[in-house]
Amino acid sequence: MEYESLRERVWRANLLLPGYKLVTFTWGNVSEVDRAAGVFAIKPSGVEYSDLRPEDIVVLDLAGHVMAGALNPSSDTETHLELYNAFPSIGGIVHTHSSHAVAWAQAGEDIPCCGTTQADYFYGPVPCAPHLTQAEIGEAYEKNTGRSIVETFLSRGLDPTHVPGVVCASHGPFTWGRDAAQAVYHAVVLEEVAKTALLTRQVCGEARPAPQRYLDKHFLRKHGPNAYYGQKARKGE
Ligand SMILES: O=C(CO)[C@@H](O)[C@@H](O)COP(=O)(O)O
Repeated sequence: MEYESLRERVWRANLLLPGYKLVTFTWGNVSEVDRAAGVFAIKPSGVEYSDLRPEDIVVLDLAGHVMAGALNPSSDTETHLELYNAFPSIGGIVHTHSSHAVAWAQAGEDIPCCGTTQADYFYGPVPCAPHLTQAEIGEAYEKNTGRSIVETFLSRGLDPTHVPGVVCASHGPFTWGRDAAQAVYHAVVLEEVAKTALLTRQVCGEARPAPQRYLDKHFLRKHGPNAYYGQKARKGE
């Protein structure tokens, strides 16, 4: 099978979504890019996860032409493509309809960084990418979803390696990472922090952001120049 190892990795990553209860029925999709080969692989549209096989995974080039796979690629393919072409640091992308993240997307609101759980992975709020103007909607909706995400990050000066996800207004979350597996990990984190931010708002009437020093301590201990989080404990400590 052409692009076998890439399609296998993407197939395995897609199967994690129902396992983590991030998707219902056929909702959602995972992709991963092989920049050296100039292609990315993505879940086919509308296929039940229980029926999905590695050979069903569709491979496209970075201009969006199908290179391998007999089925139609995900209806979100244009969004994945926009992100791969705009942000070279992105290696894998996940889209889900996980309930709490969708609630913030449908509200059209950023998910504020209320505590250390989110600060460990997101250096601030999870931004909400707004609807695009009617003039922009003229093109394919999926292309505009990707463009709205890119323009949100560029206009707000956000680094996709520091903020590995977004909620798209009236739609749902997209997350990313160095590969498909890390993008799935971030999708789990995003759904969890979406839930706890919502609960925080229910407890005290607002989902107030944590102080900046919490973000600096928690995010930079994992991602900063002197990152130390997750190191094996030194002998004798
Ligand atoms: O958001 C939607 C539909 O509202 C899609 O992302 C979701 O159904 C997944 O579609 P695909 O099966 O990947 O084409």
